[in-house]
Amino acid sequence: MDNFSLNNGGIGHIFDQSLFDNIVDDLVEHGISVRENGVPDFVVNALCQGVKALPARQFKKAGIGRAQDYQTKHAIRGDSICWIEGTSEEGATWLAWCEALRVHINRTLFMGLFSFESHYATYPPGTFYKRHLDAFKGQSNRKLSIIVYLNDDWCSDDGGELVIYSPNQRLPLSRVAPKRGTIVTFLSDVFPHEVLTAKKTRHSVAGWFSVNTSINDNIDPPE
Ligand SMILES: O=C(O)CCC(=O)C(=O)O
Ligand SMILES: [Fe+2]
Repeated sequence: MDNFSLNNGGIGHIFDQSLFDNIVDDLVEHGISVRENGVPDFVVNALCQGVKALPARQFKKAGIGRAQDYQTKHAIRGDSICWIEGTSEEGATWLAWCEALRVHINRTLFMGLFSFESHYATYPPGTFYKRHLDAFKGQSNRKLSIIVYLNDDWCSDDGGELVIYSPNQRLPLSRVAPKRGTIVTFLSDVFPHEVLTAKKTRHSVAGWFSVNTSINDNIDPPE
């Protein structure tokens, strides 16, 4: 198959298909993909510039559902987030790359991914995100989670690793340092995961591909 060429928002980059193939192969084999330098430089650079360009007031304390009060939220996750709408050139570059990945995954894995949402996340020193699932079967349309890290010179003393657990929650399957250019992709409703306490400011982008509700209803008959 040819490499993708998207002219989305005037970007006109050719996307290297081998990076997408690596992710798809990992997902088929493990349901999880962890790839260092798995994102092209022009995409990571755009995201890093995008974070720098955003005024701090655009970042809001992340919530975890409607019912919890601030204290409960803070005990679960301490990051601040800013949704990426694609209005900046940097955001548009990122969304175009994710769109090409979405199309590729649908062509190869027939996942029926329909939409994508993503945000920048900043974890100040001392913050974490306790173990959670990104989606619960039958309750959410999120199917595939994707995280890209934006941190130069991250070393083992800096903490902040992502730990992904086996579906029965007992076994840590993967421990990922949030180093610039590393991309993690996994099935949203299968793998519990957590962010360990970061010792210094940790920047990332988290995103989710979702299926369309009506398609989902048709494909998944009620149990
Ligand atoms: O930043 C990470 O490593 C994971 C973030 C996460 O799990 C989430 O935002 O749902
Ligand atoms: Fe998560």
